Amino acid sequence: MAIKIGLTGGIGSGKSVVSHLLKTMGIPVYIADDESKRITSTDSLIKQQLINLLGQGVYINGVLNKNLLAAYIFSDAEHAKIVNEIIHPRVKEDFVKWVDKNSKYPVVAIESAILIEAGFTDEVDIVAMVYAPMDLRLQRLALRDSSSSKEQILKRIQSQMDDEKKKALADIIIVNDEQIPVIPQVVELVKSSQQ
Ligand SMILES: CC(C)(COP(=O)(O)OP(=O)(O)OC[C@H]1O[C@@H](n2cnc3c(N)ncnc32)[C@H](O)[C@@H]1O)[C@@H](O)C(=O)NCCC(=O)NCCS
Ligand SMILES: Nc1ncnc2c1ncn2[C@@H]1O[C@H](COP(=O)(O)OP(=O)(O)OP(=O)(O)O)[C@@H](O)[C@H]1O
Repeated sequence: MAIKIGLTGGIGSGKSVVSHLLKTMGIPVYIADDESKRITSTDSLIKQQLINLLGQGVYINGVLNKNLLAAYIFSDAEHAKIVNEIIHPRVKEDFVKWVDKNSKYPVVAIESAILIEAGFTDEVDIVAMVYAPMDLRLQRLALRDSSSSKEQILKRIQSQMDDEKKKALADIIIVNDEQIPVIPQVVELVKSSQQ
């Protein structure tokens, strides 16, 4: 059975960068954002539940209306909870199957900003948090998500667990502050996961 690394960190912390490094080291990574979108677009029960909740407009010609779903989720913590309860159990099931398919690898990983909030901690052997200072995250997001307003970005940040709480629950912290080199920290993460 592969060792499972759970990679988390707030939006804009740099999880994708760390995932790319892990993949380069031959470690398969389950990108929860991508897989949850695939599942949300294909699972008929989820589709029906989202239509019941938000109306037919949540899919346009069968394609998930991301703006509508994002506006609903990030406007109210209770809304996020309702949608998460529809989507996350299916993502968890899918991840368990994916791990099984990748059992020949010594180490696999899952990347999710809300790994802890979504209850994936029990599915992994080690939780690694990517940390970056808030001002740097805001600068990065302003560049990466240039079509999102600062308010939209702040709402996503507010819907996620606070960094200090996340740090306390993580086994390893990878600092991605553009000062401390990231690659040696990722190498160390992989080494420690195998010990
Ligand atoms: C709302 C959606 C349509 C927005 O899509 P969009 O392409 O704009 O953003 P993307 O999926 O790339 O997410 C960007 C970041 O937003 C944050 N985010 C996404 N969903 C959530 C959530 N439910 N709670 C808190 N933060 C979230 C994460 O930091 C994520 O990395 C999409 O994020 C979604 O379907 N979310 C619900 C499913 C989910 O919880 N996915 C997260 C992994 S399981
Ligand atoms: N060390 C770094 N130096 C320069 N730019 C960086 C660094 N780390 C991340 N970035 C940039 O910051 C932006 C946000 O990083 P990234 O997409 O990896 O965040 P994330 O944690 O995966 O966010 P999300 O929660 O949305 O998935 C990206 O455009 C990325 O290229």
